[in-house]
Amino acid sequence: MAKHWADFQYEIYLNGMTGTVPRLPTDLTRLEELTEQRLGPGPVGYVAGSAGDGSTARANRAALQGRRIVPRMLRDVQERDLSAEVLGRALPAPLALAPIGVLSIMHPEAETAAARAAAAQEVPFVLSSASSTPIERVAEAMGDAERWFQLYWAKDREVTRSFLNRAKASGFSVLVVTLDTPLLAWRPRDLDQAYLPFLHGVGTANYFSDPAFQAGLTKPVHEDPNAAVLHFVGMFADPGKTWPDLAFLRENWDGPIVLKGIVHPDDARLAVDAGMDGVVVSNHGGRQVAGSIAAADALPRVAEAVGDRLTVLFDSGVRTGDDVFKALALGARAVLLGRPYVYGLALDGQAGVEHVIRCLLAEFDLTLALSGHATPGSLGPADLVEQSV
Ligand SMILES: Cc1cc2nc3c(=O)[nH]c(=O)nc-3n(C[C@H](O)[C@H](O)[C@H](O)COP(=O)(O)O)c2cc1C
Ligand SMILES: CCCCCCC(=O)C(=O)O
Repeated sequence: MAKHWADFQYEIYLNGMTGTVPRLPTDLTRLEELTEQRLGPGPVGYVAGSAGDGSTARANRAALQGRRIVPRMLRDVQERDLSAEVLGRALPAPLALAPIGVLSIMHPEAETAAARAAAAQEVPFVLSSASSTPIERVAEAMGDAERWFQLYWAKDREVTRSFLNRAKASGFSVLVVTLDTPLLAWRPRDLDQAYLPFLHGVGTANYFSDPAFQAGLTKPVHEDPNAAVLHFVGMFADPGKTWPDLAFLRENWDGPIVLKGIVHPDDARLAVDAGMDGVVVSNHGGRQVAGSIAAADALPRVAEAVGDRLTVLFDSGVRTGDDVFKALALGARAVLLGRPYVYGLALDGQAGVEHVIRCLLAEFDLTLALSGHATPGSLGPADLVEQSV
């Protein structure tokens, strides 16, 4: 299975014989700066920005960088296999693309391009409720490739039920329920520019195309778009929800359900009690709680609390192959990649997203091999030490 990524390593090195350089950098941490130069301040601020003074996003990176790999030698890493079983699915690598809303502000082909890239690289695509492309069109673009649906759990039950039915009918197999965004956080880069695409009906495609949503409007969306936007704002999320409400989702979704935004071990235990299948240890890339615990610091505590009872996924701060290695060693089964793929999309559409996935996994494969591992399954806490950066 690792052959795919090893082929890419050869290809990219052998390009040196003809002096062909890649269209985008292979150090994915450089993509944010390039995107800043390419796109307007509104969209870039929205994607790169975080809550408060940005300290949570910085802490996410510091927590990963502060853990250092301790490589082992002479362990036969000639044949490697990156595949992982995640939530009953056999994945070629322990990676999925995180749900990211409103991708049309980054590229005109938006979610369709990102979803095609994920399908081409055999990585699950997690479609956001707040996408700029409706569920059905994204599904059409993906053939029978693995796709998961991220739910923003609306106040209106019928809208939620309708989203779940549409996602099921369109072949989305895993439900990712984001719990850390019952309200939008204090995000100074957006506030200072008065930039929020949803207020202009961008990123609302699933809502505006939904029969249950439309039933709550007095006029069709095209006749009174501002009323539709205000209806969306009023029902997008529900800060009044509590743990017993999860029963409604369990009743209305047959496949695995994963709770995204879990950083406390007790919340992970509550997820077990509620009959959930997994959690994503995530602080939303530092976009919600300013001053929050770094996601990588939360990960080992959550993993230890749930053991084998839940599948633990991870996001927030993953930028490099060694970050993937570290997240798995800290207890994650797989990672979700966020901002880097969005920058790839902004810079080169579908090809840019594919470049990002290939670089990340090629680098992960090399990190694994050079550290003495042939499979992700053999990683554990003993492969890391903590060291301040
Ligand atoms: C521009 C942007 C939009 C996002 N939209 C969503 C969303 O619609 N649903 C969701 O669950 N998470 C959303 N997230 C959070 C990501 O799923 C993920 O948790 C985060 O990007 C991880 O942090 P990182 O990108 O710094 O690695 C968004 C993140 C960004 C940067
Ligand atoms: C009012 C709609 C907010 C959508 C939030 C999308 C997201 O998760 C993020 O920006 O982060």
